[in-house]
Amino acid sequence: MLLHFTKMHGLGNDFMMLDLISQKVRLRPEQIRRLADRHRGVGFDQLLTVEAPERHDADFKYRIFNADGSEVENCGNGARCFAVFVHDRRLTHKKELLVETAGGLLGLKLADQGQVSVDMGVPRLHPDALPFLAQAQATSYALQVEQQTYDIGAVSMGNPHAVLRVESAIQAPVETLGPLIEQHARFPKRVNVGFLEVLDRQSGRLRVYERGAGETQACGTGACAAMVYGRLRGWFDEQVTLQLPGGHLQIHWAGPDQHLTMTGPAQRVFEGQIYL
Ligand SMILES: N[C@H](CCC[C@H](N)C(=O)O)C(=O)O
Repeated sequence: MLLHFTKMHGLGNDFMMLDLISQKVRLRPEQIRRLADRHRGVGFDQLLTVEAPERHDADFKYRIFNADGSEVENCGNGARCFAVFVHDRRLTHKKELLVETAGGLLGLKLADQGQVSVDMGVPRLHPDALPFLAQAQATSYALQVEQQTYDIGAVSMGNPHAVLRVESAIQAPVETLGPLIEQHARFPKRVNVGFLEVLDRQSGRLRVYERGAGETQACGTGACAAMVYGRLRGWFDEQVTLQLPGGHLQIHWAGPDQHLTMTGPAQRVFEGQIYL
C-alpha cells in the first residue's frame, strides 16, 4: 500500500502527518517504528494523524504516536503543525479549531507570520493525573535516582512531565539522567523529562528528554510544563519565552485553574508517498 504524508516540524521537533479522513489505514506499533526509522523509513519524533471527531464539539480528532510506536495523550509542537496541515489539505477553512486528543480538547488558532497559538487547556497538578506515585500533591517532590535525590516538578499537560531546575541547560546531564527518570518506577506510564534553566522572570532555557523519542530539538508540552513548574515555584511571571535547542516558544499562564496558551511556528518540509 502507498501512504501519502506530509513531513513537518515545530522548532525541529519533526512529524509525519497523516490525513486518515482521506485515506483509510490502521498502523500497528511495529509499522510506526519502521516509519520512524531515519534510515529505512521517513524518520520522525512523532507520527500525527487527522481523523473525524468522536466529540460533537470538536472539529477533528488528533492522535499522536511516538517514534517507539506508543500512542500518547498530547503533543504541543504537533498541534501547531496540525492546524497548518488541515488547512493545506482543505479539510477546513476555519482559522480557529477545536481538536480532541486522548488528553482533552485543544483550541488551535492560526495567527500571523505562520505562528499558531494553542489553548492547551488547564495544566493538571495532581500526581494521579500523570500518573506519578506520591503521598500527596505538592509544588515539588524529592525523587531518588540511583544514589542522588533530585527536586522535581510533576505536571500533566494531558501527557506526563517531570521538570528539574538546572544551573545550565547546555551542561545538563540530559543523555544520562533523562532516561533514568523517563523509566523511573514512580512514573508507571513513563514520563517526559525537562531540564529548565531560569534566566529571568520572563525567560528560560529548556532541554527535554522525551518519553518514547529521546532528546528532541523542542517539546511543546514540555515547555508548557516547565513554565507551570517555574511559575508555581515563584520564578516566572505569567508571560514567558522559553528557548529550546530548536527555537523559542511563548507561553502564557496566569496560574492554577487557568488555561495555558502556547504560541510558536509550524513548518512544512516535504510531501511524500511511502510503501507500507
Ligand atoms: N513524547 C511525548 C509526546 C510528544 C510531545 C512533544 N513532541 C510536544 O511537542 O509536546 C510523550 O510521550 O508524552
